[in-house]
Amino acid sequence: MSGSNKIFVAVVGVGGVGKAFLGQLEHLRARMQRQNVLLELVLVRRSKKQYFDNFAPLDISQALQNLDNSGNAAPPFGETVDTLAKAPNKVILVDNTSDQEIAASYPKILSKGISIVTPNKKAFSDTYDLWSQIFASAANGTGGPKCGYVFHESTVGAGLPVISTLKELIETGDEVTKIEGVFSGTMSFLFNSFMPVGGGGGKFSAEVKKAKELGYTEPDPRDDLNGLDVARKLTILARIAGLKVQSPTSFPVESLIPKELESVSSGDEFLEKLPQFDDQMEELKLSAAKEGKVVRFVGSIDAPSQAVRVGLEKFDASHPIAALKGSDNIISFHTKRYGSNALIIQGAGAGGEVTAMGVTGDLLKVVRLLH
Ligand SMILES: NC(=O)C1=CN([C@@H]2O[C@H](COP(=O)(O)OP(=O)(O)OC[C@H]3O[C@@H](n4cnc5c(N)ncnc54)[C@H](OP(=O)(O)O)[C@@H]3O)[C@@H](O)[C@H]2O)C=CC1
Ligand SMILES: N[C@@H](CC=O)C(=O)O
Repeated sequence: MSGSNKIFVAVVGVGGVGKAFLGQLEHLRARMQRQNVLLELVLVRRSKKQYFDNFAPLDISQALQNLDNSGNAAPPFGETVDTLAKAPNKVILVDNTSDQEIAASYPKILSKGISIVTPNKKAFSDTYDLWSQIFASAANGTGGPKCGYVFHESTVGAGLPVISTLKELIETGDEVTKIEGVFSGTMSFLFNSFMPVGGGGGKFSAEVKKAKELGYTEPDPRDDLNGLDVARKLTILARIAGLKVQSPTSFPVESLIPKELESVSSGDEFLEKLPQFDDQMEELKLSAAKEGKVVRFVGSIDAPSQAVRVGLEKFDASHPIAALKGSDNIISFHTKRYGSNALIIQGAGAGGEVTAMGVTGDLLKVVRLLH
């Protein structure tokens, strides 16, 4: 196979999503090889370690073992980017971290011709300026053909086709008037299991621990419970819809972090102390039950008024949002074309495999663009 058919893949972050991605990459690699495209994994990195052997291809099934047993102390991330920029083939960087610093370097990475696929929301929901710089440095933005491509489907709704659908609605001339729904797999799981329709349910703090064990939460679950994760997703969707949202803290976001726990120093300490506040959540459940309702954590973007909001709302038991199961997200696009029957996307909104599917799908998009 000629060198021009070879694409290098560098994977940063090998937690829940990163591990699942490596499994899917192995499958995709075999498929692409039959189409005469060779995807070579050349670098794996986690927070403290990196494995890279001067662009020698790594056996994907052994990559994690290599990283942990033979990896070196991770050099500064900028150094890794400079090394990747000297690759003899096109490089796709897969950022499976939630690292802010890595996210902030996307414009530099893209301008060096390296493509990025990522579920990391930080870059796309930080300042509007960073958002603009990213797309000004991307070949699928205004950066020109020497720049890398960037795709981030899994930053909203995990593997659900939320971002691609919104883009297609807009690019085909539809007018989006409102986007609303449940945007967090963690929040969905918590409320569906702590406050199910029909009564019952577990203790709130115990469900938070379960959501973390199931790989639904952010690395620090406080980033889910304070509403910021949902606020980041709405910031991304609002920007795609053409709203100039400055940051995920520039609109009302309801936090579920008890006041007394706002200043605890770590996610672990937070989880340890959370059971002391289960009674507050029980009260919320009881007050909704008295009205024959359940509470769910939702978000909405109203395009004409540019109003974005994130927080708790009560729903009748018969409402589709009340009837969600597990980590399901439900996202409704109200548009001129779809009229009074919104376009609705529903399904698992968190978890390693489903999130990695969005990342792998994005990788495939870049591979097709590069060829
Ligand atoms: N889990 C989910 O359902 C979803 C997750 N996402 C997003 O996917 C991303 C990954 O999530 P998830 O896999 O659950 O998180 P994990 O905490 O399981 O994994 C994070 C990985 O990133 C690595 N990492 C952290 N900082 C750095 C750094 N500076 N340099 C290199 N590696 C680093 C960690 O290293 P180490 O192994 O050393 O700790 C770990 O391997 C996040 O941005 C998240 O928001 C998006 C949609 C759904
Ligand atoms: N923590 C997030 C993961 C996906 O974005 C969630 O629970 O939705």
